[in-house]
Amino acid sequence: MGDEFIRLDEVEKVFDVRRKTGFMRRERREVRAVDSLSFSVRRGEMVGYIGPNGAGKSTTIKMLTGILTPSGGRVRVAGIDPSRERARLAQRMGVVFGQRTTLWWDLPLIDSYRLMRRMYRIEERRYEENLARCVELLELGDLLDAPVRQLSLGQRMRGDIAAALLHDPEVLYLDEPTIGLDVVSKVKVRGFLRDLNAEHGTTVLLTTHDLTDIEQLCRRVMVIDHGKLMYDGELEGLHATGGAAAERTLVVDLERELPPLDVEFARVVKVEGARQWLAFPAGQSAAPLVARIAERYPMVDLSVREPDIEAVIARMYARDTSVAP
Ligand SMILES: Nc1ncnc2c1ncn2[C@@H]1O[C@H](COP(=O)(O)OP(=O)(O)OP(=O)(O)O)[C@@H](O)[C@H]1O
Repeated sequence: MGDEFIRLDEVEKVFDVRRKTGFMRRERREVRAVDSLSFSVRRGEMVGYIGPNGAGKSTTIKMLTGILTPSGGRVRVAGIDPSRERARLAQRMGVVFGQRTTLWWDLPLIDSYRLMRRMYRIEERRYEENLARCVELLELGDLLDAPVRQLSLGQRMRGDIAAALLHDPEVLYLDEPTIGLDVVSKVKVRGFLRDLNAEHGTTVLLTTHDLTDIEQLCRRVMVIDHGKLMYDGELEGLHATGGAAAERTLVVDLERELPPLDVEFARVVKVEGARQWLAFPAGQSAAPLVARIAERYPMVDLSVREPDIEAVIARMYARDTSVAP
């Protein structure tokens, strides 16, 4: 399935952190954000890169883009050392940080794109073609003349993704591209990324806290925790490794406050007024459970919550290192 495009060998990143601990006193501490990290990604792959907060995901992406220099080990993207040849690599990669925008806040969206065209020296025809494709598929037509600060989060995110793609990058790094988006925007963004990968063979590394992003986009997932690679394989395998014990949650709204519900194969984990949260095994269908509750209790509404990545990983990690009961 194509050749190796990204390669990390025994990569480390250590931050020196100084903290004020009192008057004239400072403590010096090392934070090992990335620790002996090795993996490779083939051209055209779409890989999920997940892990709990502070696991080292953003640090990895910053090393891949050349923003940060590794403290040890070797990083190569398209055979290039990112921290040494950042400008050369910039032509071949696109980056989207969900929590930050690369667009000019006060300018109309289209002006940001024109500026990018000059920055990346994109040839006119290619720029026009790429812009037209992004405008159509990301539905940006009505937004081009609006200043970025007036856009909703979902609109801005679509604008940011387009900005990252105007120069036809071979690799796209996405750091939380669906964070804070409503369901409709998430669906649009995911659909666009899926097509981009399928039609253009763009290599994608996707960091997210939303397991659905991974489920719908990536066959392969890598899990990082405490800077180390904990898992590299198919998503199903991740569920089997850490998620077998994972639970889904049924959130039930009752007509009135009641004592914790007594239902087979589920246990109440939280009660708040007339709302109760019931945990049940992730591998089990929610339908019989819902039927049983509806039969016996005055239920007015319900929703099912998937185990989030944090929970799946926490369980996996607990299993690997578990000495607890
Ligand atoms: N510039 C920095 N200086 C000092 N410590 C840092 C710096 N950047 C990151 N860290 C630390 O390195 C560790 C990894 O951080 P990183 O941002 O890579 O995690 P993450 O997996 O992206 O987390 P999140 O999901 O919260 O974004 C954390 O302990 C963080 O506090």
